[in-house]
Amino acid sequence: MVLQFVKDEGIPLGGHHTAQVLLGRDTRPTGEYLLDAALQGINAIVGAHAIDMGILTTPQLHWMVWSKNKGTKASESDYFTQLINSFRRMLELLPKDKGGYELAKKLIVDGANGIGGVKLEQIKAELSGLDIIVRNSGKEGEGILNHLCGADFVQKERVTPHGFGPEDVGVRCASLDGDADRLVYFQMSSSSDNKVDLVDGDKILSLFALFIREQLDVINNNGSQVDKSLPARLGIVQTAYANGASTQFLKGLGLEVVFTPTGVKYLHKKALEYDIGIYFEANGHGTVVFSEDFISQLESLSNDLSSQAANSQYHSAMRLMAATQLINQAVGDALSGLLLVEAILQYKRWSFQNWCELYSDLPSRQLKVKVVDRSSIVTTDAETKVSQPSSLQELIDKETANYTQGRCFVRPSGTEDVVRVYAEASTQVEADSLAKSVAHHVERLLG
Ligand SMILES: CC(=O)N[C@H]1[C@@H](OP(=O)(O)O)O[C@H](CO)[C@@H](O)[C@@H]1O
Repeated sequence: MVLQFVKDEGIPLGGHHTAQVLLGRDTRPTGEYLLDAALQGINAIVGAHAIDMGILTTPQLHWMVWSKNKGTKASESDYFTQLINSFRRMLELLPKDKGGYELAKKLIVDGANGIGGVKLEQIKAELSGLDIIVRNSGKEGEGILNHLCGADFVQKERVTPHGFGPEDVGVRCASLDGDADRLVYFQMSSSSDNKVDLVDGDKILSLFALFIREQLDVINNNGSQVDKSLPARLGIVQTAYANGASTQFLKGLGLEVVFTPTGVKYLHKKALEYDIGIYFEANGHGTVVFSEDFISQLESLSNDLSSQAANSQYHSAMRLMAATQLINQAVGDALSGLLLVEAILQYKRWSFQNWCELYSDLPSRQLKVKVVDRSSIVTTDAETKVSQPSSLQELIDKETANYTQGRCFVRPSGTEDVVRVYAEASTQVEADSLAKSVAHHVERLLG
């Protein structure tokens, strides 16, 4: 495994090398002990030097490593400065003449009692144009990490997290997960129950894709005063868990949509193959990556156009530039993702409801099945088909054919000792029934 990693990353072996290893930890008491063990272990390796970067969100640490490797500033205050400044820049670039809906400034954020809420509290006063209230903020005694709160809870249960109630009906809300690498949005539409309208990773991806495509279209099809263009291969990367309605929506826009196996390491790698790669898992983990070549073309285009500041191409180029600064290109980051969402909603003059109604999710159901050996299931085609045991795929196909808009796949989880079953169909009853009958086949064959 180590040798493969060395090969994949092009790390030269032999000779004398030095390496800095950046370490971060979360708020749990075990963090201190684990940090100490890691420091001792790393510093025992000749040439390796461990640096404790403090209590951080996971994406902050990724950003620091990414920045160090690029030779740019990499401290926590540099991270905050970049977020705050690029968000301000996005707002300065809002079209002045659009009229219509004005996005409410109030945004309530569920911090999942983790580190994301703590960090958001630190910078919220500097985020112009937003009035952020953090709940489940991670303060001592407020609650347990991810318990009845957080992005995973809200996405799976589709109900309000702990600490939200009828007084929040109609207010735009966001939910981070404990280490702030996942983001979903939600809104309560009625005070009679705690159900929410959910915007998951697929819809965040769709919003980002629409925004980026719009800027590219302005730059490239301007019919224009200035004959400049920015050729860009834009790729959308999803997994089999992406709701079928989102894929259809994105393909309907003429976008190139590709699939990888579950896990952001696969999505991120695929996205890097494009000039602009946008990837998200439905659970809210994702980001946008831009190739170095694209960024340098964008920079030179912006410079060429800078003498014509009233030009719409110039504004679109500057917006794209600000977005490359705002989004964390190292990894999915709930804080930077949230600020990009907020800037784009303001740009489009969309309410939460407008965004939510972009398309309607197909009803879906996920089930877990305990089997003797989950590795006996082998999948292919980005985990959408079972290759072994082959009889299982035949059974899945047969069941799926009985349902309108039916889609179903099974795969062994990479993080739990279970087989996951996912089913989609035109009604919830049908999705439940498809998932249940396929789960039954899995149990019978492998249980
Ligand atoms: C269906 C689902 O949500 N799967 C999750 C889960 O992976 P599994 O391999 O399905 O256990 O954990 C991964 C790591 O957090 C996350 O990337 C992925 O999306």
